[in-house]
Amino acid sequence: MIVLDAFRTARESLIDALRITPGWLATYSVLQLLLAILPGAQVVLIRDLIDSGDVWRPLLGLTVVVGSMYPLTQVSNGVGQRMMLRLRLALRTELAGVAARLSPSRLAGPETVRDLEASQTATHPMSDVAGKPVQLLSAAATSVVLCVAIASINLVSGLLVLAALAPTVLAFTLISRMEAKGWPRVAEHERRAAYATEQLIQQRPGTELAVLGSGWKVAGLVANSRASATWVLDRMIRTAVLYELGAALVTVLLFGGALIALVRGGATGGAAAAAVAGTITGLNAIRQCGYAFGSIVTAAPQAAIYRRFVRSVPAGPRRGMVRQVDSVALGNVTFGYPGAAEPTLRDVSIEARRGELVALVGVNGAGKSTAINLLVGALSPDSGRVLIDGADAGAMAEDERLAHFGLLVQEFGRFEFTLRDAVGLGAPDIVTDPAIRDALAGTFAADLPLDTQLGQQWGGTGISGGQWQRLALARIRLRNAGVWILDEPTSAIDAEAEHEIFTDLRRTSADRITIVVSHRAWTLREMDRIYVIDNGTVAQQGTYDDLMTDPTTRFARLFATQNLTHTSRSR
Ligand SMILES: Nc1ncnc2c1ncn2[C@@H]1O[C@H](COP(=O)(O)OP(=O)(O)OP(=O)(O)O)[C@@H](O)[C@H]1O
Repeated sequence: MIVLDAFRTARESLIDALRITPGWLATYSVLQLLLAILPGAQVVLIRDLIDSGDVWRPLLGLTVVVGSMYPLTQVSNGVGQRMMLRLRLALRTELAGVAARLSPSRLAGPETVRDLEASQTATHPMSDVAGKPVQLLSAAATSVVLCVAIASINLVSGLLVLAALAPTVLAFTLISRMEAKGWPRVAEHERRAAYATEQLIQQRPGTELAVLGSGWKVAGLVANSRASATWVLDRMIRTAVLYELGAALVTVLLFGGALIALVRGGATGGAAAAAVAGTITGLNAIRQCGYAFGSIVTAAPQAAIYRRFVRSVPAGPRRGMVRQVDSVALGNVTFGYPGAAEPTLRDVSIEARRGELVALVGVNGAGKSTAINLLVGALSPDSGRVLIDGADAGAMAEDERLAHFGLLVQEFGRFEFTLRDAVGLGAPDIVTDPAIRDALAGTFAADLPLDTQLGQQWGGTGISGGQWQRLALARIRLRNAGVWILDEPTSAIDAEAEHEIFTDLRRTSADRITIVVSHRAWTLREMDRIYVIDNGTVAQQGTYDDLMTDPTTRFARLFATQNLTHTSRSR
């Protein structure tokens, strides 16, 4: 199984190298082929030099052989490195392209992030393998050529030299099998350490930790994860050293046997000297062969993760937008997160029609974001239906379904690109500058050049939390899909700007469906319908005034304080 996986990895890595860097692969193969022939030639030439009467010809040959070994090895190493680097960069670029095509439902699964990170890590061993199949063939060819050269002197010796390949290959197979189990554990500890380190160095969490003075606790978590990784690594290294040592001892015995067989076979002094020189080179070739084989076997499980992941994501960019949607609805939807004891939503029905502004309200954790994710298709209901224009959204392809929505999530992205690129992300197609300007109208960025770089870490403009949220809203404006879903769209925005935004939403709402999650009472006055989600169900629905009439209801209790504050302020 391991050997089969190794062969598959070797074949696929050769195909990758051929696709991405054919010139370097060809050069590398030629150099490796030359290097494979030289040790055998050396054996024959040494024997001739000592045993035949002709000195000059073998001496000249040996000068060429020995003289070219060093530069050929150097150049070949350089070319191998270059090939590796090219392949690594290409694989990482390919992976970014694949990540860009992941759907929200796929991203909602915890295994996706794990697979993506494992694939990213896999690019390293996969690119390391780039030249290894060639190296393996070259080392094997070296051994065969040596075997033939030595066998021409003494058959048993030649066969023993060839047999000496076996212990190393076996040891590396065992080591790789052990590493295939150990590496995922190391990678998991390393992932945790990397995550904790990011919290220390990224601006927002880093600053929060620095202000709290608690960074040392996170550093402790980093140290613990690394200590666990080191423990696994140490064990792997100890075992690997033992296997290698064992293999080396058996190899030495086999080579010793080859030399004894030579002497007992009555070889001449020249032949014996030639065979000794050959075995020294042979040992080196065998080490290389084992190393190349080991790298391929080690990379095989990781390469399999990478390829499985890459192949599991559909090809081609997503396009298209539905600008006019008449209605969307959740019909008697029940949904529970995997492993949760209780469903998060039970028998929930919500509807929004074109021209309406609809709000979802409820305490933290009530299930508002879950309802939104069910609507856009990032989650699938356990029972009930999601309807778009009366049709079952569950039957639509995910791309087709997403084309109906512009979704502003709570944790909106702070994309530190140029202003043009950051806002242009609102639509999947190429967008024009005037369209971007329109989307930015009325915001702080209305008059900024579109080339403005955002984010101080790139030498660009620093932007406040509320300003980032306005850019996120501008993306939704630019997108202008048939259904706008805004999950707390003004949570970081000042009261004055919030007022402008909601007035603008009302003014422009005629041709679309607008669904808003809001915790602010006054913004709800504008709504055509409010759904109060409580304890996983729709507890109430109606307009603001409807819901406020009975002060004992959930809604009135939720917003009574805010209402008082707002009324007293407006007086
Ligand atoms: N990925 C998840 N896996 C398991 N449980 C989840 C997941 N996401 C949310 N939950 C749980 O589902 C419940 C509803 O969460 P949801 O995010 O929908 O609430 P919300 O009403 O949007 O809250 P908030 O006002 O804080 O945004 C919560 O109890 C939460 O713990």
